[in-house]
Amino acid sequence: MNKKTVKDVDVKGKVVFCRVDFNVPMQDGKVTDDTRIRAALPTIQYLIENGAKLLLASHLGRPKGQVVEELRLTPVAKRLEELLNKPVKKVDEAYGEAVKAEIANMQEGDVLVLENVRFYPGEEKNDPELSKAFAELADLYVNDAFGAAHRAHASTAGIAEHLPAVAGFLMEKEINVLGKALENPDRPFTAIIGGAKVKDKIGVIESLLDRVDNLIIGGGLAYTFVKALGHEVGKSLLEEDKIELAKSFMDRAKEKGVNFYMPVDAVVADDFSNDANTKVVSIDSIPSDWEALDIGPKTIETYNEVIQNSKLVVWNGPMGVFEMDTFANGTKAVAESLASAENTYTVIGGGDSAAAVEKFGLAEKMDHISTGGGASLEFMEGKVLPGVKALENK
Ligand SMILES: Nc1ncnc2c1ncn2[C@@H]1O[C@H](COP(=O)(O)OP(=O)(O)OP(=O)(O)O)[C@@H](O)[C@H]1O
Ligand SMILES: O=C(O)[C@H](O)COP(=O)(O)O
Repeated sequence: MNKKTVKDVDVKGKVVFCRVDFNVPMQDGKVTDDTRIRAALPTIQYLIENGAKLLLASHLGRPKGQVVEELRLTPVAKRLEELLNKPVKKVDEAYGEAVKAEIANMQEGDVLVLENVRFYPGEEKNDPELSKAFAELADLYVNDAFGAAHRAHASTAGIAEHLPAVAGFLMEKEINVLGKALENPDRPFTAIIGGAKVKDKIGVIESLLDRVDNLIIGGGLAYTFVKALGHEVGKSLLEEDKIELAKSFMDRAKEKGVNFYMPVDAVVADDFSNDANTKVVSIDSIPSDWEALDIGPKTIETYNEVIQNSKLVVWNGPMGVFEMDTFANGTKAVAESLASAENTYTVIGGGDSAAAVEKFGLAEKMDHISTGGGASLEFMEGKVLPGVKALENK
């Protein structure tokens, strides 16, 4: 990564405005998955140990510029306090006099969690006034919020215009791992793309076609490709307006010598329900009033072989409706295959695939699970992320 990090600057005695992505799932006022908080700990601990006065800023949910009581960062600060095993203060504002008064009382190594930055309308508009108000609090800006780096907001981009701006360790690691996959991958390099819609994955498929040796397609989006091959897909997910595009992707794969894998069989159901009647059918025999909700056993076998023979695999999007146990087999099999592949570096591209890997208890076995859903997807599309662009070059 060609960006400066916290190691390139002196942080001792400095007030540091550190943007993190603490957008974590919560239920009844408690954090239910602290992965993103734990992922930011190396940067937080480094700043504490090196004598910074640390302000932590994050968004939580999508409050749309208003105060939403359930989206305060108070429970997150509490969880952080437990993880750090040291007192963490929380203020109910993200800038202004009340925050400045708290900062005036801070000692080196103290941590202050600011309020949800999306309570202010200026955040998502990247309002220069709000950026300045954030910057006024601090001497240095650190961005460790890879998960929000695809957003050009006041606390992820604008603020960097007013302060020295460097990356945290999580940001550095994400960019290094995903960047290596794009620029200098170990081969054979395989990408597995699943999820619901072709529409959401056009950019990433286009970018990957130039880079991978094997492209594996699964999930709901696969059935638009199945249709493009001339097969009927029954009630499966289908984007009529993307059939031609799917065809062109398959043609381009052939031209570029990319091995293109799609399901050869599927688990079909007579209802979108865990209790539906199901059967396994060959991909050219999906009954007209059934829908394909998972990949079938022959497909799993092939995908497993490709994974085992790869040096690098990047995975984004589930193979089926994994939230329902009846249709979780394909996604679970891919996760297990990745977990057991010994000479394969495995990268999970955030979002639902990361949730699936967690659900199956296989997270520890993966080499890198990105903390960014949308961010990792945009990064793999080859886009420059505004939150990264805003940081100082080395
Ligand atoms: N065959 C299928 N039919 C219908 N829905 C499917 C099928 N396969 C997967 N899905 C659904 O796709 C959804 C995930 O796709 P989506 O594109 O939203 O997420 P993703 O690719 O993991 O990206 P992110 O979570 O980062 O936005 C899951 O909810 C899953 O149930
Ligand atoms: O959960 C995420 O992907 C990030 O925190 C970004 O959230 P957003 O999609 O609401 O900007």
